[in-house]
Amino acid sequence: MIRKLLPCLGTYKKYAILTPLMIGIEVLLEVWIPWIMASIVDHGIQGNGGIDYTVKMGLLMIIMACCSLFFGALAGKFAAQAGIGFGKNLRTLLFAKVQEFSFINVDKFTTGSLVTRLTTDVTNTQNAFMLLLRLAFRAPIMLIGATCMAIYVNPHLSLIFFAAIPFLSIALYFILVKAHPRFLTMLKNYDSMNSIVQENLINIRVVKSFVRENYEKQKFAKSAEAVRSAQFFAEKLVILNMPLMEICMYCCIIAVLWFGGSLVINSTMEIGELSSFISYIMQILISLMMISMLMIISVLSRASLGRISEIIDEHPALHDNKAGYAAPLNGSIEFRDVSFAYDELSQNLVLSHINLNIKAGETIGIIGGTGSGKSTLVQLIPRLYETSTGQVFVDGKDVKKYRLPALRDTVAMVLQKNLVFSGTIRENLCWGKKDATEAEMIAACKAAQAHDFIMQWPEGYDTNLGQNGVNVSGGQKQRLCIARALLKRPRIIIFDDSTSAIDTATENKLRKALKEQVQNATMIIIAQRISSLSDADRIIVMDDGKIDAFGSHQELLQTNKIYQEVYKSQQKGVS
Ligand SMILES: Nc1ncnc2c1ncn2[C@@H]1O[C@H](COP(=O)(O)OP(=O)(O)OP(=O)(O)O)[C@@H](O)[C@H]1O
Repeated sequence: MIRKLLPCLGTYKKYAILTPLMIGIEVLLEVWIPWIMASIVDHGIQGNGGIDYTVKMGLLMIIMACCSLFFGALAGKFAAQAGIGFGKNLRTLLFAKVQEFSFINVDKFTTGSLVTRLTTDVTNTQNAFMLLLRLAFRAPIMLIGATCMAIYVNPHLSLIFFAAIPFLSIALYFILVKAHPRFLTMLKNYDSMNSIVQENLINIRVVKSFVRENYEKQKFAKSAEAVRSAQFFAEKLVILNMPLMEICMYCCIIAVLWFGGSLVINSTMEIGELSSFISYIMQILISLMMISMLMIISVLSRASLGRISEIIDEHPALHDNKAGYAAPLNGSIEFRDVSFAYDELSQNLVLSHINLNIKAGETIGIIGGTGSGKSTLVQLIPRLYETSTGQVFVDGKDVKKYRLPALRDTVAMVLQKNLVFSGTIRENLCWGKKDATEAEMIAACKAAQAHDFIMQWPEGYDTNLGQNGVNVSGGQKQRLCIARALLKRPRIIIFDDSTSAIDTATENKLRKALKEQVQNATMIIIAQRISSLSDADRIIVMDDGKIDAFGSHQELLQTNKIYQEVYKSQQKGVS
């Protein structure tokens, strides 16, 4: 895992190398200071070193303390640079990986969980890395240095803290083993909370119109409480670490004072030696404390690391055939015995045994009840999902054999949910085709019946749409999305119920203009209204994941029961 993440250091590697170097110097100086202190007391004050010796050693001690401070500050700065840079690179890597995911991968993780992994989990890992850089080197260097010095000062007295180590190790092991699953639960609760926030913010208009603010508040409070209790459950174990360490430290100091004091009384140990020994004991115990803290942080970051590694290890459900064919040129489509299930394991077929032939340049309508599989069917053409069995062909070639970006550039889809991004209209339109000229953009907007309403705004194409296009109506958003798709000049264009918010008169104009704009392109229109399909050469009637009939409007009116019923019910509405 660590090996997988190391490349994320990138250009910040030098800081990660410099940090332990600086810490090494800082700690060596720190360990040296008590020894100088002891020599001041024993030789300068009590011995015959006199004032000269005391001043000389005192100055040396001050210089060493200043140098130690300087190297410590440098180490902190380098650790922060390495940690923050690592966090940025890790986040970028994960974001890039998520961009490769297919819908199936995103559905598997859920959007809320992906947000937590890219934010909270990366922050946990970044903080842990920063601390690791500092403590992972500081603690062992200090432990070894202080232990050596303590043994050098008095080997018998140093046995005291060796007695404390087994006790500390057992206590720490217990805390760590128990805390890990608790932190995992806490992070899962974070996922749910983030999903609630995200869903609420996206659907804030629905919440307000249904006056469900209180319900949403309660839902969030429940989720926040779940995070709190899971976090408390995990932290209450971890907080035991500090008192345990402190009890140990003070017991050791008392024992050292007790035994060391009697050694001083018996004149087998100098006072300066005893005071430096106490400093070393403190340093040893502080470094043990740092090690225990490091382990606790590693438990929390292990949970986050595991979740990050799941993203890195996830194989995109769709593979791009990089050596595949370039974009299709004609736009004929064939479905050969295609079946599809969203969940491969459940075998719950959403489409079953679909056989279909669409000629290049044809306009095809699709009609059918809700949940009959219309959207699923068309999403298989640009390979947004992979067929479970059977094959989809475009221009006579299996869609899997095309290069994915080439295929998707040729097949434009206007989705049922019309999404625009924050930014200007121009930015949104050119989002699918960066090099679009002004003339192309205006032509696409005219065809999509969007040009007139855009020009009514003072800033025209430079009008800011706000986040998720809050400044435009549903019908306007649909027309902008149609214009965005047209601008790509696709060979196949799919409208997934994307004119539902447009009035009939505008829709008629749109249909006429579309014919001219897309010319020879194959057009697939999913619609609920038969009137929206009046220009279709042939119409597919879908029922429960199967094609019930496929023919012209007239043929279906004469032969297909479902179509006749839909037609009659819609005619009644008109009359
Ligand atoms: N991402 C998904 N994961 C699991 N099941 C899904 C997913 N999307 C759709 N389904 C299921 O697949 C079935 C067909 O859905 P689909 O969206 O293709 O129908 P549709 O005919 O386009 O419906 P509508 O007219 O309401 O848009 C439905 O039963 C739906 O619950």
